[in-house]
Amino acid sequence: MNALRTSGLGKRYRQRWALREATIAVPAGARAALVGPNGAGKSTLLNLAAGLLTPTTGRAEVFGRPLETAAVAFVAQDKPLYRRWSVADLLRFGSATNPRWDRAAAQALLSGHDISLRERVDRLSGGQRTLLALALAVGKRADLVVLDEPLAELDPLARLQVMSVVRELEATVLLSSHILADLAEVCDHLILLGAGRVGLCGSFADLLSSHSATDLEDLVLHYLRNPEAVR
Ligand SMILES: Nc1ncnc2c1ncn2[C@@H]1O[C@H](COP(=O)(O)OP(=O)(O)OP(=O)(O)O)[C@@H](O)[C@H]1O
Repeated sequence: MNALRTSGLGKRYRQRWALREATIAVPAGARAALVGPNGAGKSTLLNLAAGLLTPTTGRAEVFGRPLETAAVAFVAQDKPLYRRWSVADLLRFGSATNPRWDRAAAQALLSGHDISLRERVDRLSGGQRTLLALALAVGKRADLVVLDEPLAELDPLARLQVMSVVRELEATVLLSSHILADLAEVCDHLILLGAGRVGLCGSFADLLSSHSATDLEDLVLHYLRNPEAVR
């Protein structure tokens, strides 16, 4: 079963395509790393997968269902949570708006990282805000968690904490980052974008063996240096 399946997915802004003909499949339970140079279309793909952008072409399905009916959580690059609210306000909002809300699971993640329910969101550190966004995804019982560069700008300890939570999530994960070493630790699948097109898509194991690459960095750098040679 595929958690995320897109076919011919594309997004155009005026005359310019940010993403073209993206056909990908992410199996249920996978942790997929989304990689590519600046401007390759990663955020566009993540926003489309989370249902936050309307595609110009094609479509995306989560567990065979249209995005509108799927349980997808999005952890945005700038984590624009309601900054003036307290953590407890956000949990209450979740339970008021979602009948499937799992308050205990969300609260367990927060208390495991010493995040007080009384704290205001704008007083949390970047790492704590990312953990809060992940707690909300857990509370939502999301089937697919989409994270746009969640590790950027985090100090080493916060990065380790976020990576360990992402590794333990029960949902399927789609995560973008430029830090290949982190992705190699957390993920088992790769989607590589170049100039708005999907260059590679598959499990690390299959891609490494079919391209005779030693590790993720070797594979990705080889592609980025010579995109035409790698398919
Ligand atoms: N709202 C928008 N209006 C116009 N062009 C846009 C818009 N959003 C993205 N683009 C363009 O689409 C292309 C892909 O952008 P996107 O943000 O998806 O890339 P990215 O791979 O996430 O980049 P980065 O690694 O720098 O975050 C870029 O050329 C960008 O300028």
